[in-house]
Amino acid sequence: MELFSLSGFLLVSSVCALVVYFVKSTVRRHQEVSLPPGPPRLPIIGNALDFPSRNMSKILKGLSDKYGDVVYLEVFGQPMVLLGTHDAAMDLMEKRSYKYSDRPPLDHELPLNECWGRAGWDWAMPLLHYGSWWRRSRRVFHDCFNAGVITRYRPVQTEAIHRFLLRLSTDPTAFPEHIKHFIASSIIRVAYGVDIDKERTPYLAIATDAMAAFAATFVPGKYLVETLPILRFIPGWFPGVQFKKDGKVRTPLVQKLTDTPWDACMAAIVSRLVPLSRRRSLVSRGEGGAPPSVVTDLMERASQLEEPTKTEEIQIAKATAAAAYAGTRVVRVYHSDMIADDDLNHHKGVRIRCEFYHSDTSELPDTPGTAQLYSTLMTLFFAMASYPQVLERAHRELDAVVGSSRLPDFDDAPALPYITAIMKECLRWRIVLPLGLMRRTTEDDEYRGYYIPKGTFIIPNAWWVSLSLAQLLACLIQNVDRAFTRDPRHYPNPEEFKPERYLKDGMIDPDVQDPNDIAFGYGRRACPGREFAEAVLFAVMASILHTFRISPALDERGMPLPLESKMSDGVALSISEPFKCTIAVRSAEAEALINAAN
Ligand code: HEM
Repeated sequence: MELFSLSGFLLVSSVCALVVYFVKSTVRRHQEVSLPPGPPRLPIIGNALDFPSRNMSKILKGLSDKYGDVVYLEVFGQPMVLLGTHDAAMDLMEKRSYKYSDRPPLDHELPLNECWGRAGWDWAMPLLHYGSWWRRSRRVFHDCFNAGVITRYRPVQTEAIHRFLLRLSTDPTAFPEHIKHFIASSIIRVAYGVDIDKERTPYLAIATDAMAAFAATFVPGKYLVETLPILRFIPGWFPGVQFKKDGKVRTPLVQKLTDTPWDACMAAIVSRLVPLSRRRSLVSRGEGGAPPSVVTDLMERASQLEEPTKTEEIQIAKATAAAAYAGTRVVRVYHSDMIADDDLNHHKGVRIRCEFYHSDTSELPDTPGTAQLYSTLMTLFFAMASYPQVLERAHRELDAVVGSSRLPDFDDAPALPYITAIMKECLRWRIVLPLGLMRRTTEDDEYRGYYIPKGTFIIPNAWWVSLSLAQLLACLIQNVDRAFTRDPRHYPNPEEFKPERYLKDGMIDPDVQDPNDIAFGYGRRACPGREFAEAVLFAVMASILHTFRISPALDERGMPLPLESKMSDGVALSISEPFKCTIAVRSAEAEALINAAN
């Protein structure tokens, strides 16, 4: 009996131990793989109601404040993770870039996509999947826009800067249009070798149409088919199948964007009947021919390849030039909702919503490839009018280094750290893409004990709202970066425009976190146009500051008007509303320099 009760006791205790072990390990496993915290989800639609279609980065910032720097959301079954700090973005998008570098899928990968509106954009690098085609495209883009190569574009960019200064001195009130024209003309010249100031081309209008089509298509949740893919099977003639009708009209607009300047460039190459290599040497000797452009360089390279690589490389070349021409704009509207309802346009019978940076009466078409550069330059004008002491210090540095006998140049960068600091501060103070560009994970992952499933969309939110005292204390206690560009430990008084924060002993201080590392994105998908953008921003900013005074506009009694910059409320942030400021050439010498350069 005793033997029985002992063995029974042992048996029961072993079973109990096993049960406890099983329960404990299940709970631990559950804890280990639990999803990050986030707002409660409703059946089927999940967090669709928490996911804003306007003021996106501001509202998502509210979620990060409430749930922490890794927030889980699910919209119609699609997992999404919102990253609220630079630390988290670095940990995942930079250090684990190999699994965080995909982009959300395009519709054309799904069945029956004959005429769905997103078709036509499959060439655009910002939208490509993380795979071999993207890798090849990225390599080609890098070959055309890396720090070593971009110096070749400097002569045409310098010319564009000088023309911009002349326009600004002649008609300073139209400064937003001059900025747009400057950026578009220099990028089109770099990409295709076409001078839009001298040749009449439809390129700007084509890009405007294509971008309007893009903006109208890539609005999250606009078409029910996105959430109910089964609708793809409904024939186009069926009432209410708007996405197919829209797609039929928009796809040719997008094709024009890639084909028209490319075809013209090809025709020019053929008509000149001069081998590309010969033409380049003629140009370098100043004996005529087209200036070097991305297209001529890539065609020359492709001409030395064998099929089928040759055809593929030409395809990539075409996409690369178009990405420079329109890519930055694509980046901007990809998950943008900044299309105001009153900006409605009718295009070829289809109602499409156009995106404009400001609601002025400009006759200039909205230009391609300009979004981030445009916004950053608008920030410069706003900051200079608001912070006269910064402008004065910039003038002092430029007078000491460049002097009154010449205009600044790209090569002056190392000797002008304060101007470089102004550029960094513009990129930080009004970050242009606060939500970066959405990524998608390619593998299951675990981060800080949370499970992040494969296929999750990753959204970094570098929104620039300042921290409350309580939030700041929480950051200090947890030792995490908060709000990326607004972290007071890296950027004391973050709301202040203070370029000197980047300087130490008259040089750029390497110990201050570089805001450009945030503004241009993370890891393998970080902006490949960064060096190009930084160089051109420096050169144009130095030239503006060297030759102009910028101050608040005056009222009729000659009193300074309060400066107000209305920010667009979408994903991509810019000082989109026009603001008034007084822009005047600094001196007779500056005027003479501008005139002499043109
Ligand atoms: C102030 C200027 C600019 C800023 C702040 C900026 C910022 C960005 C950001 C945040 C991304 C997304 C990176 C990510 O996924 O983490 C991006 C991607 C990209 N940018 Fe820029 N950009 C600028 C100018 C340019 C210019 C001038 C070009 C072209 C010459 C360019 C071409 C691209 C391309 C092609 C991508 C997609 C890269 C990929 O998906 O692999 N950007 N940019």
